[in-house]
Amino acid sequence: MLTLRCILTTQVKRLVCRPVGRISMQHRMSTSPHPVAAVCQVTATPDKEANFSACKQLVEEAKQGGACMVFLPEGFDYIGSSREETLSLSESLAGDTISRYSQLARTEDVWLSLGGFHERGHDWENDRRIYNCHIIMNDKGDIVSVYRKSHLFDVELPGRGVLLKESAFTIPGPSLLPPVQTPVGKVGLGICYDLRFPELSLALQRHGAEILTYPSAFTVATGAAHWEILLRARAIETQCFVLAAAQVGRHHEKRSSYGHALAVDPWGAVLGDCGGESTGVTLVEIDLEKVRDTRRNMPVQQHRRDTSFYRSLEQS
Ligand SMILES: O=C(O)CNC(=O)[C@H](CS)NC(=O)CCC(=O)C(=O)O
Repeated sequence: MLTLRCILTTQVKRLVCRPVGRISMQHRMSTSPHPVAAVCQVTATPDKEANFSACKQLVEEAKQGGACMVFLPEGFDYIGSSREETLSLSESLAGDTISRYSQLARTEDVWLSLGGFHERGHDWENDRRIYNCHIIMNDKGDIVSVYRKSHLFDVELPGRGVLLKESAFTIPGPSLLPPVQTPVGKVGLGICYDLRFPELSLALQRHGAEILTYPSAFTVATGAAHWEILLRARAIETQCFVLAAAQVGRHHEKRSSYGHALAVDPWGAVLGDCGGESTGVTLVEIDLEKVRDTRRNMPVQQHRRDTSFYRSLEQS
């Protein structure tokens, strides 16, 4: 079931050595080895214990492959089979699930991106609502940032098997968060459906993001049509790396996910893809020189006009 992709150092090096813009071979060869990020793909079910074991195994394998930061997808804790189950399995950040991940981060000495944790909301006792939150944890097991998903997936696509109403159980997050300094670079936080809103990625880029992250559980229909295109577009527009851990396969009788956990470089090239079949992890070197070179060679952020320019149609 479990496959580990791109684990060989030579393979990682080969991926990194794809030509990016005008970076010369000579320049690339003179740089020192770069930190490695692990982008994971899992099939969560309503069984929290089994999900934790599967994720733990991926984190351990990623560490053995040289990763210093591991990215898990939305719903890494569980994917419920009904609204009621999704709500009743939720916990607070002080609960068992996050403590176990904190211990795992410490033991394995890695940073974690824990996307799409089902967190009980501030007024849980009264309203039984949760946040869909993305936690960044350091290698000491401390929580360094908690972003709460701001765009909720309320979508029905007749004939395509998609009917989800996230707002029926989730509170939209109140704000974006400043990108977080991690061992792989400055990480900007999004979650899944947030990927469709370029305003969010541009705001994170303007505030210093070098890497954008979209832990996801994309539906099969929307994934096949949009997933890779959107991720590559966000990478190209912002000239950031984009790391998107993903859910894959059948979670329960009513729900499946598209997979293809992806790592994209600032030129839009796909560095790693976990495929659409099975769980696993893709390891990629993060060479931040690629961010600097891409932005220097094509300074789109400097060419961007001020906000009032893009509003000029509103006044006419
Ligand atoms: O439900 C949970 O437990 C975890 N949350 C999710 O899976 C969320 C909300 S239903 N899924 C998406 O945002 C899919 C987006 C998507 O597929 C698209 O934008 O096309």
